[in-house]
Amino acid sequence: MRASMLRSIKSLTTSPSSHILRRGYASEAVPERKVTVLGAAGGIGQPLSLLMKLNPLVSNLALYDIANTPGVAADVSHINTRSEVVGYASDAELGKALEGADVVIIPAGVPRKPGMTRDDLFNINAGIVKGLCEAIAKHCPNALVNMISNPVNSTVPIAAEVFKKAGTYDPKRLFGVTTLDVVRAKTFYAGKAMVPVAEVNVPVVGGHAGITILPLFSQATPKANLSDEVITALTKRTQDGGTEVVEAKAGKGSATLSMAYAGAIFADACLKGLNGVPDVIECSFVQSTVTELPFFASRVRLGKNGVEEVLGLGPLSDFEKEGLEKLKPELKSSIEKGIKFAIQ
Ligand SMILES: NC(=O)c1ccc[n+]([C@@H]2O[C@H](COP(=O)([O-])OP(=O)(O)OC[C@H]3O[C@@H](n4cnc5c(N)ncnc54)[C@H](O)[C@@H]3O)[C@@H](O)[C@H]2O)c1
Ligand SMILES: O=C(O)C[C@H](O)C(=O)O
Repeated sequence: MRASMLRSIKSLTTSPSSHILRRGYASEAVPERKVTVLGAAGGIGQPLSLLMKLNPLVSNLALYDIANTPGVAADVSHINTRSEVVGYASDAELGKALEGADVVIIPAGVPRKPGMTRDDLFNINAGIVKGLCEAIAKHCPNALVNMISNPVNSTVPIAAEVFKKAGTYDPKRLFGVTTLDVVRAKTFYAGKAMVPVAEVNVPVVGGHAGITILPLFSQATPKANLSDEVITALTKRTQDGGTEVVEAKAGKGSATLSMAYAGAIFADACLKGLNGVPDVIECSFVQSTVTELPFFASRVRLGKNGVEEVLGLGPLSDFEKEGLEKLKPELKSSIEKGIKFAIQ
């Protein structure tokens, strides 16, 4: 979580007059915002719900899952921060969970086990995401949708097709969450460049699977003089970051805690954009004309309507240019697979 967010949370929760601050904060400075988490009782959903409960920009937190929601909602609801928490536990309650949502975060679906690719999750997760997006189109068509469920390279195109079919599609409001790739790239780069990790910025573009994840270390700041070998190794580690966690968890799932952190960063950026904070920029997998592919992750400026501007790639090294051309066939085929599934 960023320092400013932590500072706000600290002042809301530890000051002796925190109730006064909280009331003033809610009514004077910050608009009401409802955030809904779909899959809230899962490995990502639980810590993500915790982090959203700690976010002072949230006034209403709706936690939906098909299993174990009441316990998670009761637990999170006892935390003395601004938002009201309500749990929704069954299909029949999904509409209520979504009604009035400004931001919907979707970590619902199965995670990988060792030996699997993200695409191996398609058969189960495509159907889950389709159903949830149909409900979003019906109950909160104007919400910003943060898609975490894998394979993101396909689930985002699925969501777009569902929204098109319902007549609610607005490309400015649909985001594939690729923030974890950026979080990893920053951490790994700081370790090699010997710079303070909090100061590091690295754009990560393309998609969210294997070689489609393309970190642009040539644009990393603070600048460092890293050899080609180190850049190649850093790129590979970022691309394989998810697999590194899947293997370490040895059958017990994939990244949950670092993903919850990344999801909270991205949702916070969406809320700031909605609230009119200027110059909010994050990488995300969105509808794009940056390349010939219809969806592509790059830096995006967030605003009151979601995507305000999809930023270009900037100057690439020869190594990155090569990586960009290599990723296109795989990314194209994952996008097409999602579209085909949704329109059948
Ligand atoms: N975008 C990323 O960077 C990223 C990072 C990590 C994981 N993921 C993906 O996130 C997804 C979730 O991972 P996890 O570790 O939290 O899995 P998990 O199995 O721990 O949790 C998934 C939750 O989704 C719920 N669920 C299933 N179907 C549902 C439905 N129809 N409606 C509501 N909830 C439903 C389950 O009950 C469960 O609680 C996986 O697809 C994983 O691959 C993405
Ligand atoms: O690797 C996975 O399957 C989960 C996620 O996409 C990740 O990058 O950690």
